Amino acid sequence: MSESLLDRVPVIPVVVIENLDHAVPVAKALVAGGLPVIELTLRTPVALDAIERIAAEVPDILLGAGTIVTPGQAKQALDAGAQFLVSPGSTPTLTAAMRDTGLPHLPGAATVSEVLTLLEAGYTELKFFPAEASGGANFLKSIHSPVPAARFCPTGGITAASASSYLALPNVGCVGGSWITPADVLAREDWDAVEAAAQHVHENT
Ligand SMILES: O=C(O)C(=O)C[C@H](O)[C@H](O)COP(=O)(O)O
Repeated sequence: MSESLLDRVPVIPVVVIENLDHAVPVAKALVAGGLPVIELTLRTPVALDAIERIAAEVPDILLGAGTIVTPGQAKQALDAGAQFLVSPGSTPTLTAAMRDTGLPHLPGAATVSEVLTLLEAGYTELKFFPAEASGGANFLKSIHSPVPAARFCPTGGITAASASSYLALPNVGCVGGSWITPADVLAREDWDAVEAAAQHVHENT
């Protein structure tokens, strides 16, 4: 995949799957809504199996694994079929493990020093997490002049209403968020609502 991860879609849906049977319907609803990308978080026991199922049954979706917090998870996500990786923060061993997979990946940063450390390691595309709690759009606006080389996918606390203020910034390529697939919507298996939320993003960003 040569194209930048930040420039494919304006919003990356961040999805927490509790019930393995929800994985494929959620992925299909996102594709049907015109948002063919998913970041499946490795936060639940079924997450790797969910990635495997989506890889096998929804080939049209760009399939990522999120919440990569240990080096071993990078390889596990690769083996399950993930096509990109996202971590909420970064350590040298974590970024090395993600790089070893050969997959595109977004390492997380929340401070200027973390951003500079990742730039030194060769990264120019980063996740900014937790975005709202770490200063939000104002933080990104403030660091653009001193550190113009870094571009971001802010994630954490972003909503349908606040996404546009991030997307208007020159150093933001896309945002991530779970608002398209909230826990209550998944729990009641309302795939039409997921499709409608994806379509809303597709048509309004
Ligand atoms: O699990 C990860 O990989 C994370 O780094 C955190 C998630 O990206 C955010 O928790 C999503 O943020 P919300 O849209 O506020 O739910």
